[in-house]
Amino acid sequence: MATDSWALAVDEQEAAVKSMSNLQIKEEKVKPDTNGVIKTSAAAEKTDEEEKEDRAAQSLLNKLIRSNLVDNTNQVEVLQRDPSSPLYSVKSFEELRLKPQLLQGVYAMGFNRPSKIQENALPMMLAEPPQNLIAQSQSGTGKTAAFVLAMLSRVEPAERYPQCLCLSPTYELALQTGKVIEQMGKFHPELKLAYAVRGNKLERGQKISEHIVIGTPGTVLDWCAKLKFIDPKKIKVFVLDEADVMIATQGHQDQSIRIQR
Ligand SMILES: Nc1ncnc2c1ncn2[C@@H]1O[C@H](COP(=O)(O)OP(=O)(O)OP(=O)(O)O)[C@@H](O)[C@H]1O
Repeated sequence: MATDSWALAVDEQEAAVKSMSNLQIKEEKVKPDTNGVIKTSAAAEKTDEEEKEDRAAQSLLNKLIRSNLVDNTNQVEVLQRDPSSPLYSVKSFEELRLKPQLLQGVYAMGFNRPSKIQENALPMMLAEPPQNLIAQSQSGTGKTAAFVLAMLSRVEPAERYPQCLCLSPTYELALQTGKVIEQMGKFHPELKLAYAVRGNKLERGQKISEHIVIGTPGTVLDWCAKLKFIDPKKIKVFVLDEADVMIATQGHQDQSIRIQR
């Protein structure tokens, strides 16, 4: 089944990541630092964790730079016409048969055509019956926009419960992705978004009527398992953003897999 193969793929990736991180720790153990002190394995693990935090922070920084400092659609248009650019595209958004409100949202964001990853991934993400997909491409090539579009396309507005769930490695990245959902869905005002992040405290027993939930693994797990705000069986689209960072971060890895299952 599709779900089983996704879980199997995650298990295989985990095994690969585990063996890689073991190798790194061993290497760190015998390396003295500048003061001649040999690091213990605990100290080496901490460095490893810090590295992962750095990658999440780097991703956030890239997004902030792109959204706040770079605002030039002409540049993107030129890149999309350059066959060597990762944003190069020959297809149009019309060919993807998006809902008119979403097409309007996409154009309002200044997107004229899908990027390469969007051109390849969106038909799979929008396919019937739904398929599982693991996508990897360099930073800034339009992955976030692609999965946001897929979530917005799958939502049934009349059904007032969470239908799409997106896990982000950090609070800040969850808010950034939420901003993209809000922008792209702005012509679909009946679509609602909830943030499952620290500080967003809801009453026990309360039901969530928002269609899309975006959050960090710990809070999402609480909302699903402990507080039962979300019924995971009703989730149509599950997104694991920055999956490499998530799988490499021990706590997030366990929580993400528990949520997915
Ligand atoms: N089809 C498109 N046309 C024009 N601009 C686009 C398109 N898709 C995405 N963008 C813009 O390109 C930038 C990068 O997109 P996005 O954040 O989706 O990339 P990403 O691959 O998720 O990046 P990261 O790996 O850092 O998370 C954003 O500013 C986004 O608005």
